[in-house]
Order: sequence, then structure tokens, then C-alpha cells
Amino acid sequence: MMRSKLLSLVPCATGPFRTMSTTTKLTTVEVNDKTGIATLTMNRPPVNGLNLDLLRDLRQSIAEIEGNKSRGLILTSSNPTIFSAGLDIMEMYKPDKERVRAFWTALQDAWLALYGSSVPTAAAINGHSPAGGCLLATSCEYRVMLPKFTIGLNETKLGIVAPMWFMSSFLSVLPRREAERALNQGRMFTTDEALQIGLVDEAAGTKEEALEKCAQFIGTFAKVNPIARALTKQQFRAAELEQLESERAQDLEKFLFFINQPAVQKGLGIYLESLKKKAKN
Ligand SMILES: CCCCCCCCCCC/C=C/C(=O)SCCNC(=O)CCNC(=O)[C@H](O)C(C)(C)COP(=O)(O)OP(=O)(O)OC[C@H]1O[C@@H](n2cnc3c(N)ncnc32)[C@H](O)[C@@H]1OP(=O)(O)O
Repeated sequence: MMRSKLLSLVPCATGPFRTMSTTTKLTTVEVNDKTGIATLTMNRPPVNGLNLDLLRDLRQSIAEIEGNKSRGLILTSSNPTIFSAGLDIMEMYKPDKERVRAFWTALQDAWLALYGSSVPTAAAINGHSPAGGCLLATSCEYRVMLPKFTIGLNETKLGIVAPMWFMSSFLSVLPRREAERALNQGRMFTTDEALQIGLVDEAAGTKEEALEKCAQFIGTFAKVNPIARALTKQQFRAAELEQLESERAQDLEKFLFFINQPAVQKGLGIYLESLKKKAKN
């Protein structure tokens, strides 16, 4: 994919500074050359639905951030009210056989890249973050969320099941008892509830504040040896990463089998209709 490089001047709390910015249609990477922190912004209107292209793009941008020696990665959205609406249901509803395989593989790749990233990661959750959106946020090491939005793994409400590795990300943030209950209920948490339960680490009034708080979190590693930190993080996350690495072919087949069940297709169709009806009203 062609990626256009440009240098831009953007304002920030401490005054204007130069950032190296890489843009594709679906994500933007901006590296602040003062802090060395990269901001990875999802930009797939209308709701940052995670389709094949966005997932591939995300993975490519994560690799780029690791390759350019950034000091950390902040994941956020260009949409003022939606972080990500989760997986693009259109990829799973009446799917094309080859594309849906590529789609799930791209999701596995993106998760492995983000959850296993060697750089410190934080999510500035500047909008709603259901299901796959919550997966991305909980794959990061720190979360700052804006008020009056919702976050959670709502899969059971759609009649689908979050795979083990979705649960792994959730479990790396929440105590097992809370995680199990929330997943079984398909519960979406408001910002206040998410803060109270520990699903997010901090609340912020504005996106700029959220980005600043994420940067402060990443700054806490400034005096830590980066190799020791990265290896320590990898050890913490090795079991979940290795489990998916070693079972990714079976995981794909399980997904395909599940998603092709007539009852699941029917449920997704009804859910899509309800979303479209709501959007019209
Ligand atoms: C035994 C183990 C077996 C394991 C097998 C695995 C099984 C599969 C596992 C799959 C895991 C799935 C994970 C997911 O992420 S599924 C997606 C879940 N997401 C949601 O439920 C969110 C739905 N969306 C919303 O709630 C709202 O849209 C939102 C709050 C995000 C924004 O609200 P807003 O009012 O701002 O916007 P609209 O609702 O009006 O939406 C605008 C248009 O976007 C369309 N839309 C929204 N979300 C999605 C989506 N996720 N996919 C596709 N399209 C989406 C919506 O229909 C509107 O479209 P139109 O403008 O065309 O009407």
C-alpha cells in the first residue's frame, strides 16, 4: 500500500512542535519528536468498524511504530464520539469465503501485534468502544476514557461468543470474577463504571487531556531500561500470545464454523437491521 509521508506543524499543550506524520486512508501515525511518542489514529468512517483493510492497516502502523524506535504508542480515533464500533459486522454477515478467512487472520495478526507490542501502549478512548473496540483498548497497557461513553465486550448480546484471546485481553485488566460476569452478561460499562471497576485507568475531560495522560503513563518508563521493560512485558504476555500463535489455524476454523451457523447468521442479520433502523431515526 502506498503511504504518503509528510511533515506537519501541530499545536499542543506545550506549544507548536514538529511531528513526523504518516498517513494512509484508514490510520495516521504521528510521532512527536519531543517526546518520541507515536499517536496511532483510526480513521474509518462512519464508526471505525474493524474490517479487513483497517485491521491490516493497524498492524502495518504498529510495525512501523516499532520500527521507527518510538518511545510508546497511543491508540485513538479521529471520530469525536466513537473509538471503534468493533468488528465490522458486514465482514461476518453472508461473508465471501476467502475474504472472511483473510479478515479473521488480519484480526489475529493485529491482536498479536498490539498485545505483544514491544513498546509501551496506551489507549485514549475518545468514544464508544464496544466488542472489538474494547479488545483493542484492553490490549494496551493503559486506558484513559472520555466521559459519557461506553466500553465492554457485548458479544453475548449479539448471540456470538468472544474467543479465548478476547478474554485474555479482558482478563489482563479485570479480576477473573468481574471479567466472567461482564462477558456472560455482554455488559457495556459507562465511563464512570469502567473507572470504578478498573476497566479504564483514568478519565479525562477532553481528547487532548486523554492524550496527555497517556503520554504521562508512557513517560513513567523514561528511566527504565527499554530492553528490560520490553522483555518483562513479553514474559507477562507470553502465555496468551503463544496460545493464539500455536492455535491460530484451529481458531480460524472455529470462527468459520461458528459464523456460518444459520442461527448466527440470522442473529447478525437482525442486529444489523436494528442498527440501520436506529441510524435512520
Ligand atoms: C466456542 C468459541 C467459538 C468462537 C467463535 C468466534 C465467533 C465470532 C466472534 C466475533 C467477535 C465479535 C466482535 C465484534 O466486535 S462484533 C461488533 C460489535 N459491535 C457492536 O455491537 C456495536 C454496534 N454499533 C453501535 O452500537 C453504534 O453504532 C455505536 C454506539 C458504535 C455508534 O452509534 P452512532 O449512533 O454514532 O452510530 P450508528 O449506530 O447510527 O451507526 C452508523 C452506521 O454504522 C453502522 N454500524 C455501526 N456499528 C457497526 C458494526 N460493528 N459493523 C458494521 N456496521 C456498523 C450502522 O449500521 C450505521 O450504518 P448506516 O449508516 O448504513 O445505517
